[in-house]
Amino acid sequence: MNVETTISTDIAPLHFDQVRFEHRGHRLLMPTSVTFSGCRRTLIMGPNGAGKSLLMRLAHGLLRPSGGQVRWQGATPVQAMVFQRPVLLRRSALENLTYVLAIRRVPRAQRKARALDVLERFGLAALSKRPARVLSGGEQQRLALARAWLLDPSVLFLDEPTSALDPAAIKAVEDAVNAFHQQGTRIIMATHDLHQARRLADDIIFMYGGQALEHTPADRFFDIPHSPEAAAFIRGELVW
Ligand SMILES: Nc1ncnc2c1ncn2[C@@H]1O[C@H](COP(=O)(O)OP(=O)(O)OP(=O)(O)O)[C@@H](O)[C@H]1O
Repeated sequence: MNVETTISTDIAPLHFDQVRFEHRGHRLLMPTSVTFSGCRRTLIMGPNGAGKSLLMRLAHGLLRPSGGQVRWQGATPVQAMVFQRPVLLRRSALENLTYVLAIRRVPRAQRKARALDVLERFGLAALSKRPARVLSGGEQQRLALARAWLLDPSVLFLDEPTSALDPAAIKAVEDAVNAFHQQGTRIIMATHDLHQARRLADDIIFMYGGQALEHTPADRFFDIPHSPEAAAFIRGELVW
């Protein structure tokens, strides 16, 4: 991470102004207005099918809204996204990283050392020569995070990155998320894991039925949720 990112507190706010998303006549995201600002860890929660991924993909620019506006207030910052199932190149773990450095025009002579450095940071040094696609789920997710690290993002989106992982691998991903955050990266992460949200979140957006029902600081969300749906979700009674 460069120094600017390390001390940055001025990441452009991201505004959703009455953003909606429709597909074949079905309204999948109701008109939604939220703002992501500062260097916070915002966790998007809600049951299956609530619209968490849709919100993330609209925010990252992977989907175009059917109406309303997704708008960065200021220069669009460097962003990275980590998915539930990592999308990795059919190359070694090391080459997945040197490829990113080549795209970023890092001089060839520096690429291998930088990539190895980051593999080491993410506990993957011993696996550097292994084909990325034969790595375990947890290792692949750490490689995806290592690749994101090389992009030096101001904003990191993570879409249920731990849903298929065991507790040790979940902890490794959460440690990495906190490392990004400590370096000054805004975190926007979807999860339906309440325990994970309690561990990580500064604030929570609660989605249900394509609606963002709440956007509140995490402690308030868990103590006094506004909506009956969120209250039921916290009690473990709302499965979908
Ligand atoms: N690109 C798309 N085109 C059409 N429909 C979509 C698209 N993306 C999602 N959907 C639909 O929108 C609804 C919400 O999906 P979304 O993936 O956002 O839910 P989610 O809250 O992330 O759920 P899960 O926890 O199961 O991942 C679902 O009914 C899904 O089938």
